[in-house]
Amino acid sequence: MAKVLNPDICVIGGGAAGLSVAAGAAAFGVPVVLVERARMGGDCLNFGCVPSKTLIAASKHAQAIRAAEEFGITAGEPIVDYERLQARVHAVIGAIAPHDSAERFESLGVKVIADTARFVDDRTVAAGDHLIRARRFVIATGSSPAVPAIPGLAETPYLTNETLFDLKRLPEHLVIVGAGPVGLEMAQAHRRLGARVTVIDSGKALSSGDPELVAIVLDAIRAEGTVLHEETAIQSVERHAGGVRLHCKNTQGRFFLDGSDLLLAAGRAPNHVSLDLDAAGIRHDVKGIAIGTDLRTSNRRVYAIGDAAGGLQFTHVANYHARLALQQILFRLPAREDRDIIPRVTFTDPELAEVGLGQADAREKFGRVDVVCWDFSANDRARTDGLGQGLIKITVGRRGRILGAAIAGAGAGEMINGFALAVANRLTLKHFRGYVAPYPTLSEIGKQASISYYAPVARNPLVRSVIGMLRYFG
Ligand SMILES: Cc1cc2nc3c(=O)[nH]c(=O)nc-3n(C[C@H](O)[C@H](O)[C@H](O)COP(=O)(O)OP(=O)(O)OC[C@H]3O[C@@H](n4cnc5c(N)ncnc54)[C@H](O)[C@@H]3O)c2cc1C
Ligand SMILES: NC(=O)c1ccc[n+]([C@@H]2O[C@H](COP(=O)([O-])OP(=O)(O)OC[C@H]3O[C@@H](n4cnc5c(N)ncnc54)[C@H](O)[C@@H]3O)[C@@H](O)[C@H]2O)c1
Repeated sequence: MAKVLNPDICVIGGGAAGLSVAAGAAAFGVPVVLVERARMGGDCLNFGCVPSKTLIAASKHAQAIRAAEEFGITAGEPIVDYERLQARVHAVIGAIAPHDSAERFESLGVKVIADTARFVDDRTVAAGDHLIRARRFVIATGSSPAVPAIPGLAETPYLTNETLFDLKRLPEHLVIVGAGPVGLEMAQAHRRLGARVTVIDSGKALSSGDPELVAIVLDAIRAEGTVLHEETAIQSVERHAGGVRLHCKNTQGRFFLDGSDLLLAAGRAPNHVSLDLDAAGIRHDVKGIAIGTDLRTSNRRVYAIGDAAGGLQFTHVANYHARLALQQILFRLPAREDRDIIPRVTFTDPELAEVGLGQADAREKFGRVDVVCWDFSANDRARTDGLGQGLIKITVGRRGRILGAAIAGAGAGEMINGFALAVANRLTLKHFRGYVAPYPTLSEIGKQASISYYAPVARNPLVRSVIGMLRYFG
């Protein structure tokens, strides 16, 4: 006989999105049930942000040893112990895991069920031997690595982000399908750790980014030895000599590529097949669940958030969605997703960070806009630290309003915070010009760009004559 539970909220999925909803609801003393079929913490903790950023951190150490020569320090080629490095990746995951664990959530007052959830009708979910009849449901089931329809792939061994961090040896030649954030972050990290790396993309690398800034990132990645084939179709894949062979085609003709290991980084597919959405009257198709800007599905009791919502796929988006859902569920206040305020960062070196509107989108929406640029080479901290190439571009609307910013360069992911705050709060370049930035920091780049926007004022004859007149007063 099934156990029937009647919480206010049933959350499906214990990743960043689901955990944020459950913790938020529990903090207000609202009864909440969380169903998670695999590992608490979801992708970000177990197979995404945390392991990838830990691996990137290790690869930066290796690169710093090589780059030490420039600073007058001779160190030689680093020796990488890949097994120890992966052990550290898992130790970092292990150190964060208690924060996301079932035990911690139970202690917060959340009922956690370790099973697969599926809808049985428009207001009931079944999970193991439980039936959950909640007033509201939140689908936070995340996404999985997309597997492209490449002939031969099903018979060829491949890695995804779910298996990459279990490798015990550094790939000799890692071939990566997809030059998005996952593909390029992992390409650069493995190259720096000593692997040969080739990346193939059917389109352009980091295609949603500003092309001028993307070029800065790609030049740096290529200069370190990663081979990148853009606009190249993979016609088939096969096992070959203990590794893989890819048959490719681009404008230069056909060629094949041999690698020791193949990594798929070709985008994400939302996880909603196991949910039996039809039973709950929730509209969906292969691309995902249909939702409005309020994150509600066609069944008004049910929200879809995080990667499962099918929009921008970041952990901070999962947390933002959780807040929007809770605002509606707990306080009955309207909430709308605003994608313009969401920062997007790719943690390559140099990093690529963007928020708000680029020039073309801003022109379409607001008519006349200005773009203010500032090069990293004009920043003292970039010079002292030998931080190479970088550029900031700020999209500016009427009266200096900051509509968006894009940065390629060291520390871009940290620097974009100030611009995310500016875009979300409709701040202007005057705010950036007016605050005092500590010297020498990379963040001064944003301030320097803002000052340059107002520089023509100094040449304005009217302003000059006012200054001249004021001289007469002593
Ligand atoms: C390699 C990689 C690196 C990344 N790096 C970053 C980064 O640096 N910064 C960033 O912001 N984002 C990053 N991301 C994206 C980020 O990981 C995701 O956007 C985020 O994890 C989404 O959280 P979520 O809660 O929506 O989904 P998930 O974390 O996928 O959680 C969904 C959970 O639902 C469970 N589930 C699914 N179906 C059911 C069911 N029927 N019943 C019960 N449980 C179910 C799953 O087991 C899973 O645990 C990265 C992604 C990858 C792949
Ligand atoms: N730093 C971060 O915050 C971070 C890091 C990693 C991932 N993520 C998130 O995870 C999501 C997934 O990232 P991703 O890089 O896997 O996906 P993506 O969709 O951004 O990029 C996938 C790339 O694969 C290419 N591709 C698809 N099919 C192909 C094929 N058959 N052959 C060759 N190329 C093919 C596409 O053209 C595209 O360039 C992103 O939306 C991103 O937001 C974020």
